[in-house]
Amino acid sequence: MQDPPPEPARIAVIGAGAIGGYLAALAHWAGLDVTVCVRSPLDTLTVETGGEERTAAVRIATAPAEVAPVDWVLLTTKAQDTASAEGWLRRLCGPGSAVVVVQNGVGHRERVAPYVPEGTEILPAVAYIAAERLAPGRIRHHIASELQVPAGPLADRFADALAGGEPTVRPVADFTTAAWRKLLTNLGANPLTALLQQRMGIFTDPGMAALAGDLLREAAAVARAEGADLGERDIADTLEIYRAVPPDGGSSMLYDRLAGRPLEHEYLTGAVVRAGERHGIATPLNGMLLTLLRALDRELRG
Ligand SMILES: NC(=O)C1=CN([C@@H]2O[C@H](COP(=O)(O)OP(=O)(O)OC[C@H]3O[C@@H](n4cnc5c(N)ncnc54)[C@H](OP(=O)(O)O)[C@@H]3O)[C@@H](O)[C@H]2O)C=CC1
Ligand SMILES: CC(C)(CO)C(=O)C(=O)O
Repeated sequence: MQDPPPEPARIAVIGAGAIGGYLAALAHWAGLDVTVCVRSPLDTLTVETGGEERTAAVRIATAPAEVAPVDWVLLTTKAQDTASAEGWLRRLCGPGSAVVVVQNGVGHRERVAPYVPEGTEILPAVAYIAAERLAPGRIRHHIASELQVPAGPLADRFADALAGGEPTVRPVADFTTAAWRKLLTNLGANPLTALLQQRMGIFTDPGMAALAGDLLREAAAVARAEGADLGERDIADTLEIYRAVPPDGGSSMLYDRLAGRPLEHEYLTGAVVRAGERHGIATPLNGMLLTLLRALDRELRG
């Protein structure tokens, strides 16, 4: 007699926004047992990718009491909403559960550890994915589909669980460098698009690209002091990424501004300015943007 087929991995995605909605849909299409845990009600999840629109019939949970432990929890809220996800995290994590923190910025483990049961494995992840929430449950995927995670057995298990399809899970030996390198992509794009309320096409202006380069050069000096191995090559590569995002693509911070939601600036530009202060490295350009973003955020919070 043949063995019964293995049960699909159970995965819960906290936050059905641009990244969570996209990843939940991909996991569902790859055959995993997917629950999305939402703060605002949602009827369906539809993802537009590669010119094709598909609906993913995922299970939707609206309160922690509705869920039980799963194999994988993907935390895809904005970094400032991490604490608010504690109720979900404590219900979803049992023995053998692992939490994958898919957020921009650095310090993923430290940010999430206070809110999960002791001993829960945490896998930080940075996403090379450009996605936009058009409306609740409606996601447009613009370009790219890769998660970078620290190499090790947990990374391998996660890659296996996602069944080798999209997103690509890339284990990296030096995650400190990977996280700061990804942060570079946010330090020009997110503040400038949000403050200007314009899309990524702004970086075709040589002056704007030069300003972004100067912002990133300041940040790379801070990143090196934090142990990341970043240099001029990474700045050039980041500016190349800006040009590769379709001009009608934006940034997660721009989408927040357009929707009147609070901004993630303290975990992006703010993280650079604070680390610069710790190391005695001046960050005047990032500091100026931080002041502007704080003023904007205050207005958005009403
Ligand atoms: N968008 C992009 O292209 C990229 C984003 N990132 C990063 O990924 C992370 C997620 O960003 P993104 O998907 O754009 O953000 P979104 O704002 O689109 O999605 C975040 C979702 O989290 C939900 N949420 C917040 N708190 C809770 C909670 N306590 N319980 C349940 N759901 C909650 C929000 O709910 P509500 O609907 O109520 O707002 C929202 O749906 C960020 O760190 C971002 O910087 C990384 C790469 C690219
Ligand atoms: C790199 C970029 C700008 C891609 O969407 C991003 O990470 C974000 O929107 O936060």
